[in-house]
Amino acid sequence: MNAYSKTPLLDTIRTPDDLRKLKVEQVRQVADELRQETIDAVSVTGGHFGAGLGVVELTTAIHYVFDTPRDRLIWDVGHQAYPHKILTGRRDRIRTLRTGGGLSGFTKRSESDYDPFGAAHSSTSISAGLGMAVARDLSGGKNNVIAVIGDGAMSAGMAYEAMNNAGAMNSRLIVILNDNDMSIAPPVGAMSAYLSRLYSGKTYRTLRDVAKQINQRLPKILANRANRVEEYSRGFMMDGGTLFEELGFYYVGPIDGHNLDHLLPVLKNVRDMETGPILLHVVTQKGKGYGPAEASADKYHAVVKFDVATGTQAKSKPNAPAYQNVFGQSLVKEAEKDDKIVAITAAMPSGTGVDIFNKAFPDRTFDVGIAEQHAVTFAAGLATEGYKPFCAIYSTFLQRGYDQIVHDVAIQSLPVRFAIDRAGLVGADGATHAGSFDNAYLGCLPNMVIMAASDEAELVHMVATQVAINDRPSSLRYPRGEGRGIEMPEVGIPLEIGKGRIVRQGSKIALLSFGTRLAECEKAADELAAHGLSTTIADARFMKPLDTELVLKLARDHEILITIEEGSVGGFGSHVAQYLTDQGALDSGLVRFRTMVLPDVFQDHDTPAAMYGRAGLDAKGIVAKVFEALGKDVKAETVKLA
Ligand SMILES: Cc1ncc(C[n+]2csc(CCOP(=O)(O)OP(=O)(O)O)c2C)c(N)n1
Ligand SMILES: CC(=O)[C@@H](O)[C@H](O)COP(=O)(O)O
Ligand SMILES: [Mg+2]
Repeated sequence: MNAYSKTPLLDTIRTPDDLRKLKVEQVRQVADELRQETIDAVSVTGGHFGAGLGVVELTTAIHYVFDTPRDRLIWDVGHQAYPHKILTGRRDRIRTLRTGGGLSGFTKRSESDYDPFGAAHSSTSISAGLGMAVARDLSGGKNNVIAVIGDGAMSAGMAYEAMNNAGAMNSRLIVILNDNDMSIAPPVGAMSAYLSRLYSGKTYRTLRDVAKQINQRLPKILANRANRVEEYSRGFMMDGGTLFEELGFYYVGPIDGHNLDHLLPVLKNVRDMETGPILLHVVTQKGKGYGPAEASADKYHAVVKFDVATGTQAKSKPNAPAYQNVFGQSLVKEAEKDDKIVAITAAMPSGTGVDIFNKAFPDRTFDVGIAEQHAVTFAAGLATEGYKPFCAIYSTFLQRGYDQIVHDVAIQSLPVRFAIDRAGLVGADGATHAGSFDNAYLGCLPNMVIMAASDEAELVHMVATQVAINDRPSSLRYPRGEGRGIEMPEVGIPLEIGKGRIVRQGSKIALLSFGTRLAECEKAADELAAHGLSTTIADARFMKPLDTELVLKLARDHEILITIEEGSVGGFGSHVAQYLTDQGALDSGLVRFRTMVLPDVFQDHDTPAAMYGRAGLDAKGIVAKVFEALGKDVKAETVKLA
C-alpha cells in the first residue's frame, strides 16, 4: 500500500485502456506500484533489470498519453520492456519471463498486439518505426509511431541510417532518446560525450523552455527539401541546433525522464505536433528506484534471482571457469609475449572477457560501442599494419558485421582473429541471441581458418593457434557459460592447422564432433557400450581446413559415421557431407553417414539443456540417431542413459 491511496491502482489495470481512465494525478501512484511490481517480478525470474527500472515513468506516461496499441510503440533492444509488459496485459505471466514456455525477455510480435516489432538486437527501432510511419501515410492512417531508443543503442550505425532517411522524408515519427548515460558498461564514443554535453550544458529544460521550443516550431511544416534548405539558409534550424536538428528532426528536451509533471505535458504536446520527425531527449537513471541497482557499476543490467531486501543475487558457485574468462585470461598470457596483440569489443567488455584484457592492457583494448560492422573493419585496418587484432563478438551480434568479414577481411586475407562467444544455443535470451549460424556463414568463405573449442583447455590452445595465424583470418567459437572443470594447461600450445584428434578409439560407430557437443558424445558412447556397441569419438577441432584424412579414415573404418555441432544446417556437417560425397566415399554404401545439427526453426527460450534436448543434440539424441542409422527405430525420449 502506498502513501497515495488505500486502493492499489495497478491491480485495476489490465491494459493501457484502463490506465487512461485514471486521473492524471493518479499516474504517479501507478508508476510507483509498477516499479515495485517490476522489482518483485525480476527478483523471482532474474533477467534484464536496470534498464526497465529506468523507464518506469516513461512507460507509464507513454501508455497514458498515447492510444496504444493503435499508436505503435517500439522499444529498442526490448530488454527494458518488462514494465511495458506488465501494463499491457501480461502482468499475470510476468513471473514466467525467460523460462521455457514463458514470456520472452524482449518485445515479441507473437506475444502481444502491444509489441508491434520484435527486438533484442539493438538500434532497429527507428528504422522499423519509420517503416510503420510511411505505411501509415501511404494508407492514410492517423496513428502515432513512437520509437524509444537508448543512448547505447544510439551508438550503432543503423540508427543514423534511419535518422538520415527519416529527416529527409519528413515523416511524422516520434523518437524518444532514453539517455541514462549507460550501455551495458559505461557508454563509449563521441556520441555519448555529445549527449552528455546536451543535458549537462543546459541542465534540464524547464517546462516553459520546452513549450517555447515546441511552439517555435509550430506550425512550421517543411513540406519538402527545398523548404528545408531555405529554412536552413535563414538559419531557422541553425539556432544553435543539435545534431538531430541537423538531420531534420525537431529536437525537444532534454527533460527529466522521471518527472511525470514534465513528461506528461511534453508527451501530449509532442503527440499533437503536426510536424516531421521529432526527437524527444529524456534523461533517466538506469536502475532508478532500487538502491542496490543504483549503487552498482552496471546498474544491475542483468541479474539472476535476488533478495529484494538486500539486492544479493543468488549466484551459483561455478565448478568450472566461464569460457569468456578463459578467453580473456588466455589472451592476456599471449599478449604478455606479443605486443602486437590487441582486443576489440562492441560494447560487451564483460560478456566477452575483454574486460580482463583491458585490466592488463588498457592501451591495447578498444570498445567501439554497439558497432559490430565498424569493429570488424577497424580490426582489418589494424591487421594491415601488422597488429594481431582479436575481435571478440558474440556469434549472434557478429551477424551485423558479415559483409565486413567477407569484403574487408576474407577477400584481403587479413589476419583478423574472431573470438566468437555465445556459439550455439544460449538459453534464456532465446532465438534472437542464439549463436546458430556462424558455422554456416563463415564456412562458405575462402581463406578462413575455422575452429571450435570442445572444452576450456582446447580454448587456451586455440587462442595460441590464432596468435600464430598471420596470413589469413581465423575464427574460434565457444559457448555461453562454464567449461567442464577439467585440468587447464599452463600455456597455450598452437595446434597443427587442419588436424583433428581421436578422443576415444572404438570400432563400429564413429562420432565426429565440432565444438562442445563432445561431452554429450562421451555420454552417448558410454550408453552405446551398454548396448554392446563400440564407439570412436573424434574431435574435429577445425571445420576449415577440414581434416580430410581423419574424415576418410572414420568413414572407412566404421559402419556408422555421425557428425554433430552446435549450429544450423550448412555448417560442419555439410562440409563433411560434401567432402565425402565428392570423394565417392559414400558410393559403396559401406558406411551409413548422418549429420546432427540444430533444427531448422528459431527455438524459443528455455534452459540450454532443455533446448538442446528438444534439438536432439544431447546424449539421448545421439544414441537415438545411432540406433536410427543401425535400422533400429528408437525415439530419443525413450533412451534411458546409464
Ligand atoms: C547489435 C547488438 N549488439 C550488442 C547488444 C548487447 N546489448 C544489449 S543491451 C546493450 C546496451 C544498450 O544500451 P542502451 O541502448 O543505452 O540501453 P539501456 O540498457 O541503457 O537502457 C547492449 C550493448 C545488442 N542487444 N545488440
Ligand atoms: C540485452 C542484450 O542483448 C544483452 O544484455 C545480452 O542479453 C547479454 O547476453 P549474455 O547474458 O549472454 O552476456
Ligand atoms: Mg543507456
